[in-house]
Amino acid sequence: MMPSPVISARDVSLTFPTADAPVHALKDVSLDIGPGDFVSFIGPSGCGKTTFLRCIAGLESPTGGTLTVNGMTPDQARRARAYGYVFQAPGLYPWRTIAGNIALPLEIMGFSRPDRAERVARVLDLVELGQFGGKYPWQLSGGMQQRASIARALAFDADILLMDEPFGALDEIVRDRLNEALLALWAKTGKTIGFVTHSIPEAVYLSTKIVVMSPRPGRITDVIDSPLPRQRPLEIRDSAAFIETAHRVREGLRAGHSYD
Ligand SMILES: Nc1ncnc2c1ncn2[C@@H]1O[C@H](COP(=O)(O)OP(=O)(O)OP(=O)(O)O)[C@@H](O)[C@H]1O
Repeated sequence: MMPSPVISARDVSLTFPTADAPVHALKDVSLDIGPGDFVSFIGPSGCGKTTFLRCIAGLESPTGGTLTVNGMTPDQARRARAYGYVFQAPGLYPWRTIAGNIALPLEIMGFSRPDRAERVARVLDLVELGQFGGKYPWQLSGGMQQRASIARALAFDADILLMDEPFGALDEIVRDRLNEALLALWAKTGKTIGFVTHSIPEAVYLSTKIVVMSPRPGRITDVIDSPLPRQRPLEIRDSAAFIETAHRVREGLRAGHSYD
């Protein structure tokens, strides 16, 4: 029997009312995400990737269809702290150390001081920043800052990690390293990950499932279950299975007339 999905969307639609014409950001999006899946959402700007992630997070409300997260409404799941959220920009406070930034949500949630210290140390180790807790954000490279923001999202042990183009602003070499590190972290923690990206190689390298979307209105044009094993050295990108999967993603994007 298939395990019950962690995230389940049925015919989810979202129309934003605007001053001129309504914007149909999502239309009839149906998708199941299982425990431990790594799901990437790929598509051109404006196809509703961020909107869908925000719906899962309970930060945006669908205008049609149903969406459950851990069997709850997204709003209930948000209040139960079902997920950590990583934004495109690290968003670290410059006047707080890295450890202080990671501890901030824990302080707000009322974790005790010793519990906070233990959690901060553990997640700093997970993202290999163990030596940098006492530094300030501006003393770290962009890639390190983004790792710190991932640590912050992991600190309260949610089973779901939602990531909105977390590596989009980084150069390719740093991005490669962070992709490898993210896969290692995913293997170690078994989290369910929803990941927005514009990059075909990134989506194929990271995901167990790739969701290809098209714009106006945002729809799913293809869902690809990755043929790649879970263990993925960077060299896997030269394999036939990788290249074939990347080709299928590209075809899916074309079918949505995304880049034509
Ligand atoms: N609050 C809002 N009010 C009106 N329109 C919105 C709102 N938020 C998003 N949109 C529109 O909904 C559509 C989907 O936006 P969304 O940000 O989800 O796309 P995206 O695929 O994540 O794009 P990008 O890759 O550029 O981040 C876009 O046309 C956007 O302009």
